[in-house]
Amino acid sequence: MKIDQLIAQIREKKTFLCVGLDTDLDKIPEHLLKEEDPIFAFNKAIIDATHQFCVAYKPNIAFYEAYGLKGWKALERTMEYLNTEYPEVFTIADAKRGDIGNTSTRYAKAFFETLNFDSITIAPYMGKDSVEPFLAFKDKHTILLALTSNQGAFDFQTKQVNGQELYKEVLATSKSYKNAENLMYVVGATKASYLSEVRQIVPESFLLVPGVGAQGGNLQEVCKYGITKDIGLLVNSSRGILYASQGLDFAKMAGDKAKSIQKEMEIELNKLDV
Ligand SMILES: O=C(O)c1cc(=O)[nH]c(=O)n1[C@@H]1O[C@H](COP(=O)(O)O)[C@@H](O)[C@H]1O
Repeated sequence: MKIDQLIAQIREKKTFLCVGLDTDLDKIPEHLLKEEDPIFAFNKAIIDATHQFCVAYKPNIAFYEAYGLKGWKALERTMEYLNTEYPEVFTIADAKRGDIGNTSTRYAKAFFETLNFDSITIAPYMGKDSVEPFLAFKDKHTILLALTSNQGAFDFQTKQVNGQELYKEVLATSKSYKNAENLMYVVGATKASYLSEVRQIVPESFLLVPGVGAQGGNLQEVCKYGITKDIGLLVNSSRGILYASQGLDFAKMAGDKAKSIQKEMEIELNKLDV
């Protein structure tokens, strides 16, 4: 998907919500467990109930790999369903990959071609030749971890390197990579106050911002420091939406939760005069 299509969708639906499909068999409603493919049954119901309030879905691959072949099949079915029923939505493989070039190319094929995701999350630690194989795919997007939402982000990401914090070095250096226009970055919602400094280095790039909801990040703070004239934000919530109810009404409750976030986002978008 081209960035312009993502921006148009945000303006039309008045939302920049990404629903994280972190589907956990220990947390989904019990009645779904008798389905032949409970993970897909849950995802399908969640997607049908939330699609009008969001512009992106982000299956976290760990939740599928954890169940082996069964989990991978459910991921494939989820992607087929999204690409067939809701082709306008942006899809993110939250896989946090990155390896020597030869291997990165295989990861890129797996997620961009075989599963047909629009984007993938990548760890920048192995540097340029581990990231560029992902950037080579046209109209596909590589979302580099910059400043993550967890406490461990302070172990390395904020340490000084070349006179600036490592996450800033990641942002600045990656701009010189081949096909850098296909880059986006992860900045955690729990680190919202850092976003103004992030914007000094990458003023226009799209940022994937996880950590609202269960991790306590604040949407208004994220917008205050991170929003651009073309929005430039995809704000993710996973557990806060998926597990709003564990009863028969789980999909409706997830839809209501997504709708209430969409309403808050609409207020922020109106401030932009889009
Ligand atoms: O890359 C990510 O999406 C990610 C980066 C980060 O810094 N923090 C973070 O929580 N995530 C992911 O975002 C999702 C957050 O889930 P909830 O806390 O349940 O909303 C999980 O899939 C995490 O793996």
